[in-house]
Amino acid sequence: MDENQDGPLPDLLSSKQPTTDQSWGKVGIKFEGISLLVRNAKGERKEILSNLHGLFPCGQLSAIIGPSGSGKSSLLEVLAGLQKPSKGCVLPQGQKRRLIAQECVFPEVLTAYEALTMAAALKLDAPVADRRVAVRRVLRSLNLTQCAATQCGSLSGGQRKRLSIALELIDEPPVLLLDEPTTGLDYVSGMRCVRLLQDLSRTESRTIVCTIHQPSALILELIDNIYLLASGRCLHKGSVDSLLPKLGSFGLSCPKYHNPADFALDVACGEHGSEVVDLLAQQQEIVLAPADFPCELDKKDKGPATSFFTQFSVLLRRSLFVMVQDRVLTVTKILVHIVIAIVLGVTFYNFGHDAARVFNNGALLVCLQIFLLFSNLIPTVLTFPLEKAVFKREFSNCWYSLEAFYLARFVAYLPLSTFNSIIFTSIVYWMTNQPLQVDAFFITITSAVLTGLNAQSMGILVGTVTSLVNGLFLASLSGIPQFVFCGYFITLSTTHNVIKVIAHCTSYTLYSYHAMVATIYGQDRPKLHCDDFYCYFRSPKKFLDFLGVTDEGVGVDLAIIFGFLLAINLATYSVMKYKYAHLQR
Ligand SMILES: Nc1ncnc2c1ncn2[C@@H]1O[C@H](COP(=O)(O)OP(=O)(O)OP(=O)(O)O)[C@@H](O)[C@H]1O
Repeated sequence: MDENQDGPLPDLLSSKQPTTDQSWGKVGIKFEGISLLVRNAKGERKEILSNLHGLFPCGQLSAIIGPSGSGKSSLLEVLAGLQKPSKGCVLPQGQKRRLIAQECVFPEVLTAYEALTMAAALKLDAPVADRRVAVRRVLRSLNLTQCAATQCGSLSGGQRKRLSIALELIDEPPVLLLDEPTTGLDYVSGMRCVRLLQDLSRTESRTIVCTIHQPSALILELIDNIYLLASGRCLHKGSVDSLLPKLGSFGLSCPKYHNPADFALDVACGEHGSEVVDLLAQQQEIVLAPADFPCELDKKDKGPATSFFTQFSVLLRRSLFVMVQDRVLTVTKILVHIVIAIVLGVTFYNFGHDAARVFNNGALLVCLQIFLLFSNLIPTVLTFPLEKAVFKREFSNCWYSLEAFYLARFVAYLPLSTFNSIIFTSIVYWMTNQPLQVDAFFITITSAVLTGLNAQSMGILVGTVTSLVNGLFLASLSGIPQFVFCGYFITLSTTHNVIKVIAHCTSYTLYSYHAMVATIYGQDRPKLHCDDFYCYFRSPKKFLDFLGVTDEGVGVDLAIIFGFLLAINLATYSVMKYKYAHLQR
């Protein structure tokens, strides 16, 4: 496409290095007539970007500047394809554009080298040797070689910024969009970061666009083009050198020794009058006739570069690796299961075969359910927000599909949860002297494992729909029906039908508890040992009758708990699919 022949945009950014047809074809980003409408909390429509046009040439560093709330991040998100503009389009379509958000989130226990190696495996459909070369190249070009062996959680602010750029550079996207790359950095680190961006744009003819809140005079010298925004309208676009002459032509002269960027921001804030802001904005607005406006909304880029299987296996390896590296959390989880099992074992020692302790033994099985519920639910609610933040960054930049992430996450956490449930239940089972029959033991363990997996899945659902604080509250609430309706406190056969329906539809512990009680006290178990003069529940069948449980439907109970597991995971996957649809490209 020849930009010079493109009539509707006479005021394209002038460039220090002229943009050739060839380079525009390769990279460069152009947008026409971009408007963005949002609805506020009251449902009122508000235009936050208004009829914006521009072009950021390749091989140059461009900055979007403007006062807080002027629409810089929103424009960047539109350019990245994460927000669909209400009007207008971004060209060329289907182009790989990567957005680096302000916040740098990584799996904290991975080293910079490991994070890059995993990124390379996910993003490059290439042999291992080539991927290693790519990793070394970005480590060198972003000056990260010294800290390659440092865990992400221990990197400095500047190193984290550079790592987040390196992670996106590994598959060499032609356009890199950065939201406030200097925020949180000291003056020198901020300068280094912008100089690095300038180098990257120069050496590999890449289009680099960043938002910068308040560039210092020295940072401004490193920038080629400025796009000045005020309340969603463009006041100036062009080379940095053209900024002051442009403002001067409107009678606005920058005081001597004043940073031009600060002066431009003063103007954009309306410090020199709102009329001049309107005049500047009107001059930038180009009214396009429909015939001049043939482009469709930006098409999605091609999606992840690697196959589903590669994405799944790399993500699985990464999750398992993170789990192994995060020894404190993993070992603590295992130890907590063992310690609590021993405490329960000591407290309910030998109750399993004692006819006088049948009620207490029933309560033990409730404790078992509730412990497995919360030991799986709460850690997931606490740890999932970081996983979610990493997922959002990587998913929005087309590293992998939601399906690959979801499946890998589920499979990765399966062994630890299963192991913990088995070890916990086995200790309790043995110490409390439950029947030594293979099928009773096997069914109790299976129910326990399924309860744990259901709780963990519920934790992801809660973590997906809400924040950490609300999630903890919601997770505790979600535990209430599991506790109340587990079948020990209320005999459901004698309750109102509505309660019955609610209990059966919400409580997987009801089925898990049923399966455990039925297998422990059913199957024609002989009379229990009784030390007292009289034990009402000497015959185990009596206890089952009392609870309204039969020992015939154990298989159905297990199948229903499994059904719950599928349903919760399907619901979580659907919520994620809907919630993150706008991030998918
Ligand atoms: N979903 C939304 N609903 C309502 N208003 C919104 C929504 N998203 C953004 N806005 C508003 O749009 C304006 C532009 O927001 P944006 O985050 O793009 O500004 P910004 O220039 O990046 O600000 P800052 O420099 O402070 O980060 C702000 O006034 C913001 O409140």
